Amino acid sequence: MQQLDKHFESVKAIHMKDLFAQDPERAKKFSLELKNGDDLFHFDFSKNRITEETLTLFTNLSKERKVAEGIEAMFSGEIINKTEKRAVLHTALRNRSNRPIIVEGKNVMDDVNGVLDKMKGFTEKVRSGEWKGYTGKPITDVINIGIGGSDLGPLMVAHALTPYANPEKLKVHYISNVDGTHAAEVLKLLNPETCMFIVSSKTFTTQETMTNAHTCRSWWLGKVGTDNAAKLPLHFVAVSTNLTKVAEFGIDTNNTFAFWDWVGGRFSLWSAIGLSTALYVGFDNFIQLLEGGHAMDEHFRTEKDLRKNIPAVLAFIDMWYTSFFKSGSHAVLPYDQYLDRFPAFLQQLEMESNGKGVKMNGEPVDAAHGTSSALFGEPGTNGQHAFYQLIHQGTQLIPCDFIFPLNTHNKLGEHHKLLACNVFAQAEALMKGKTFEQALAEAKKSIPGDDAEAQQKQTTLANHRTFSGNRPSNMIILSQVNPRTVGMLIALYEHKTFVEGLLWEINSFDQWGVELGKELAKDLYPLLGDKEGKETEGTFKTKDSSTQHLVELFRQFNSQ
Ligand SMILES: O=P(O)(O)OC[C@H]1O[C@H](O)[C@H](O)[C@@H](O)[C@@H]1O
Repeated sequence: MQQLDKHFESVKAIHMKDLFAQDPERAKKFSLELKNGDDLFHFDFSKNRITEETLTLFTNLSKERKVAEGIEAMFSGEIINKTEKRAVLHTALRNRSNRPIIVEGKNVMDDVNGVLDKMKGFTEKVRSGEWKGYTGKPITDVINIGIGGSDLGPLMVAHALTPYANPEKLKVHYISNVDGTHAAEVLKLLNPETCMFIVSSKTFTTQETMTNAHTCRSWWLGKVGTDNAAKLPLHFVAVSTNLTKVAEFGIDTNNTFAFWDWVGGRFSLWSAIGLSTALYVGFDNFIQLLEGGHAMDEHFRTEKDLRKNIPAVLAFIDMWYTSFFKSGSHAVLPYDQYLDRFPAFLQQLEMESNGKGVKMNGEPVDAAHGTSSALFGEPGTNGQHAFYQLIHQGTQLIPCDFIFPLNTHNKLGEHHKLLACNVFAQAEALMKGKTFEQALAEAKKSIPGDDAEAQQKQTTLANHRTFSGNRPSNMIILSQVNPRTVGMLIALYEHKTFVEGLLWEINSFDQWGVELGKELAKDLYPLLGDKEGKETEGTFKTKDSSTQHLVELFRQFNSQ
């Protein structure tokens, strides 16, 4: 870290414009490419405030932090999630080579392949119409009930792969929020004869998911009447690691799809948690998604020169800004409407994984360098007309990842060309900026005159219209948004997150930070009162005055 600190002092003032001027080969030197069949995955990281030395120092740090050993430990099923005593094996879910992976003496590939076969049979039955609802009609609407990793991943992939679906035949919906509005609005769209609910929860105890699952079950039972109650298994299936709880809920174990504790929630879209996606886009496309993830895994695991390892380089660059430039946030900006939920998915992946203040060994993290920054993003070009002002001229440094597919699924007039020129121009503008002199020349055109007053006005306007530039960005180019490239893209960010975790010496696979809020919500529930506005247990008087007041306000509006 000390060497990187020193290096930071020597490069922090260098302008990227000068780096490009000094080296005409810069783009070539700072680009990596991966080919997977016909698919191209191109990563241009030349518009970053880095030199060759930056990468060398990060590879040195990686040696010190045993990144190569960490990668091997993950792939081979070692218990690397030490606080939860679990292996981390989402890569086994997409291990298309079928190389044996032994955990506690057992090859997990047998279980993985067993569940994939079950998913295949099920998706084919539902999609072909062979699976019938309680009145004999085929399923037209699939509803995934889940939250966090049991929602964001499948939802994001379903959006991304819309061109591979046939929503006229089969639609997919997602209910996650405990806000009753979410369930109510989806239920309005459904016909009880033709809908299929998938209750997706690793633990099968998550408050939001269980509340939504019970609400949907009551809705369905209410619609079909008691005579048809026994037909519930035709309309409710489950995905979980907790098969006992699934059975308690009343879902047929034949219609339950298992996964395992070595799959972290935010890494679970590759497991049966992806069932809604597989139903929507078809099982073959789901397999292609796994193939894409596997291609990135192979690259990540086998490219031992970390300067050529795409997830490692992406991690180095992100850490460079977070830990050295102290940027508090970074943006992921997909220039493809189908990837509209990718930033939301990444928020959980990165912020839940690396938003930690304690190292693996229980000691506080190195305060001078910190850990994960906040992530946000919207699809381009919409973000340009909303928050890019701050990225271009704000006082904070916000590194950006642009994602752009060379081919579009929708060849409408000039749209794709316009999209391309916008994304390339944004990266160029952030890098180059506009000097005060350029801005002044423009200001002189719009404010004519050379007297003192005009000059003053010209200078003021020029100050407003100057762009410092030197604002970094990565450009991730895909040949097209398809199941394989989407698989590669997701796996890239998963591994980038893991490498950063290793460099920060934290456990990227637990999430204790979400627990306190859950505990306090449980405490507060009885204090919110019954119909008469009385506590059912305990007293809210022990709470701080703000919480007491909020409880009182709630009661005023919610008791009779
Ligand atoms: O799949 P579930 O057990 O229902 O968990 C759903 C989500 O809730 C938890 O609170 C975690 O923060 C997430 O990592 C998880 O994905």
